[in-house]
Amino acid sequence: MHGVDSDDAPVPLLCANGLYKHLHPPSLAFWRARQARTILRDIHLSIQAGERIGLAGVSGAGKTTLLNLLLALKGADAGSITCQGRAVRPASVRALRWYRRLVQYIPQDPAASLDPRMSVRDLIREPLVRLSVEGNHTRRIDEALDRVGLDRKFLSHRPGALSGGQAQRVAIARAVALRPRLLLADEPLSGLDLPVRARVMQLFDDMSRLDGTAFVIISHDLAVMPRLCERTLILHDGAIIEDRPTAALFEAPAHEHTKALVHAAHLDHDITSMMPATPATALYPVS
Ligand SMILES: Nc1ncnc2c1ncn2[C@@H]1O[C@H](COP(=O)(O)OP(=O)(O)OP(=O)(O)O)[C@@H](O)[C@H]1O
Repeated sequence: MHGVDSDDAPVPLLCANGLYKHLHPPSLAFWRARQARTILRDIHLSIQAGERIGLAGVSGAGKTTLLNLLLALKGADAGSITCQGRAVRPASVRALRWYRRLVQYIPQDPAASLDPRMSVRDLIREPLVRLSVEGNHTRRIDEALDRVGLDRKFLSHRPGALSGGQAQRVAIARAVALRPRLLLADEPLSGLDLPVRARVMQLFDDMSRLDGTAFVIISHDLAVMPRLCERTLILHDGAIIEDRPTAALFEAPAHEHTKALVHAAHLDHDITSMMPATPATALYPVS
């Protein structure tokens, strides 16, 4: 008789195993071993296709540091990251091309991240060229623009002629054009007005449900998690202190720091109305 063994478990899209990051004060080289400060400790994280994971924590908790490790912009002092079973660590642009095609980043301040001299068309085309993506770039650019709900007339515009919401959608379109499997989004809703927020949330829903794109959404504001993420991680002092379904975390936060975050977000009311109807992973099982 055969039970469910480890061979039947879904293969994660991305896996972080026991990550540590220390901060070494440069002026104290002699005392380095004693003085190093640990800013990430024993981080374990597994992300499945189509899954939307929230990463929250107070300022200084380590969110940006973890993001930098997941983007392979910085290396961990211990532990490992694998994507589809392949090791991920900082390397040359060329050596990381395969990873950059699979894992993309939506920056916190899209308007500032877009080169003001480039047109929207060139901004969306640039990663396709840099990462040597084959195929018809014009079609990909048009599709990406449609996906984020921007009219094609914007293709000739420069960032200075865009509103904050439009710039946010161009930043998302740059990532979407690569058809990534995982998007890391840093405070994707901050600074957006309500209609644009709703459109971005709908886009993320569609991408995870229809395309199987996974998301890690970073926000200091826990209030956005029930609508965006089926699972939420709380980072505190460099450690993940909770990693649970978002509904369960809001209904019964296990940790004092989570309770404080929930309380601060004024979310101890009925959150079930804000939960997505169907978890994306239910629609996107990974074989
Ligand atoms: N280059 C650096 N020099 C000194 N300290 C640093 C550096 N990078 C990170 N730190 C420290 O590491 C800790 C984690 O910082 P990190 O930026 O990852 O937190 P965060 O959760 O992203 O905060 P925020 O929400 O304010 O962006 C903080 O205490 C921060 O002061």
